[in-house]
Amino acid sequence: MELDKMDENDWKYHGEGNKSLVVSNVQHARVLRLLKYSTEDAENSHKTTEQAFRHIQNIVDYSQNVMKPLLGEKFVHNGEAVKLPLDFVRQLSLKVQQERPESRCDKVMDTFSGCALCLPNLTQLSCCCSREHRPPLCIEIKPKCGFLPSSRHVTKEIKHKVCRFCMHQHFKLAHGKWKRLSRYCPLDLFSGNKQRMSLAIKHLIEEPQNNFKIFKGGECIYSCKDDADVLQDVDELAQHLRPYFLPSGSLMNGHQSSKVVLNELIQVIVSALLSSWDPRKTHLSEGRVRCEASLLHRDLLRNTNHCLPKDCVLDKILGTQMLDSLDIEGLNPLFKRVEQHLQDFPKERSSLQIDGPYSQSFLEKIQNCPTEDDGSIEYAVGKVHQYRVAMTAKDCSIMITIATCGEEDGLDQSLEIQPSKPHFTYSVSILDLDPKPYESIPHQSRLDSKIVNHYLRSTLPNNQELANQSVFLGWDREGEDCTLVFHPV
Ligand SMILES: O=P(O)(O)O[C@@H]1[C@@H](OP(=O)(O)O)[C@H](OP(=O)(O)O)[C@H](O)[C@H](OP(=O)(O)O)[C@H]1OP(=O)(O)O
Ligand SMILES: Nc1ncnc2c1ncn2[C@@H]1O[C@H](COP(=O)(O)OP(=O)(O)OP(=O)(O)O)[C@@H](O)[C@H]1O
Repeated sequence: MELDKMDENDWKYHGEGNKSLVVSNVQHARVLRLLKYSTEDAENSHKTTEQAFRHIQNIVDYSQNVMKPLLGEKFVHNGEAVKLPLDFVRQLSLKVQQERPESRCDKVMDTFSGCALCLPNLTQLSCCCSREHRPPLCIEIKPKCGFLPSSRHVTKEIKHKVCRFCMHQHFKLAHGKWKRLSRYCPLDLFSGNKQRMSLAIKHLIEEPQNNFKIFKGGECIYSCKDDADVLQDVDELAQHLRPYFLPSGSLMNGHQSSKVVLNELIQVIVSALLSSWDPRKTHLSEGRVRCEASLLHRDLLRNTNHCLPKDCVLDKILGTQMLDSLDIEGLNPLFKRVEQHLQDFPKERSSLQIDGPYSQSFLEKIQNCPTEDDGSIEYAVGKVHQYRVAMTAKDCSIMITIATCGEEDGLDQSLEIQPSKPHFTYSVSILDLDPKPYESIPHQSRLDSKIVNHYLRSTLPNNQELANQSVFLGWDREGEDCTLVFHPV
């Protein structure tokens, strides 16, 4: 990328989240991730170029020195901080504005600093071997927190029974963030049990919210529409997927073929999520695997093994999420201990690495934190750092990029779904690995109480609410059968 020859016409809108807006290059498999500011305080939150560059370099360091060792070299692409010509950034901002979903327009792209993060475009495969020239497919999943806290500091029993995602759904619905409850439960996805995982993915397809997207040839073809009233068109999705999963001469009718194609997609996703070179397994302890809000048939929960192949992407993410061993309720007093210490010894903020730098010694503070509270500031800081790293892992996304390839291509990572079906080569990556601010911990504590209290108030007197929710896409009832059933609408 020649920074002095940047032309906005070589870039197009790709997507955005709460904190950044991403544009992709039309020719090369590269993206630029630009920071966003809230429109309310855009005036005040301008950073100088040097501050913004430092901020982005911090993200790179955190990905490289902290998240990569924890999540695995092969899954993490830390990217590079770049300084772009301001004129290019301003033109780009004007160009992408009309593509942006309204729901994200409460923030504006940073057009002042000229700084961005340059990353590989993970929706495309770097080694594209497809002889049939089918564009790669990419599935993005934001899995969220995959375990129930077992910390003795938890004061509300419900937190040991219902997972944060499922409780949060009710809060989001009540506050108008989404119009329908998602039936996705992260504990099903992280269970390691193929049936439960398939159901979790079906639920993501059914109601993707901000947890599921599909790209074809780098273009987003399936995601939550901005108009939350609109149901996702799974038949249209199946049309896109048909050439990948059904032989070209297949005589199956539309309805049947949609069902087959989506089931094949789900199997590919499950295989990619569980793929590992390590034959050992990580057994999940009983307490962590069942969420009472998940509608899975009890037999399915009872009669299954709960283990993830060691070092598969889900195992790495779950292990990192579980660095939050005390829960926000147990962490809060330690956060206060750190706050008090910083008031008494403000100069120690830097040696305790409260705001970074995210170096090897930051990772060591996480890895060498004492297991028992010895009353020290080191313990408190170690736990706060661990909690922040766990938060990153609870908010990251997985990208699975797959392309078809002939058997003769002999790739080392090829997924065999069924011998008669084409082989897929795939890559799995983890993205959105930004450090979560130290200052956000009190907010986390308040949000946790609000979510739990709302859940208790709104659902417990009438637990039928979830069970009676309309099954608008007509998936089969869980537990009885894992195949998709489409009812005509
Ligand atoms: O707190 P949560 O669990 O709602 O997560 C936030 C996400 O909401 P979600 O529930 O996934 O829809 C939220 O996602 P959306 O903006 O809702 O798409 C962000 O990812 C936010 O992270 P950050 O503050 O931008 O770094 C996330 O905040 P953090 O808690 O990770 O800081
Ligand atoms: N390296 C990449 N390659 C391809 N697409 C990417 C890449 N990085 C981000 N994206 C796309 O851009 C979207 C927004 O990026 P990202 O999740 O990093 O934003 P964010 O603002 O940090 O999100 P959040 O709301 O979780 O804070 C992603 O959901 C993904 O679709």
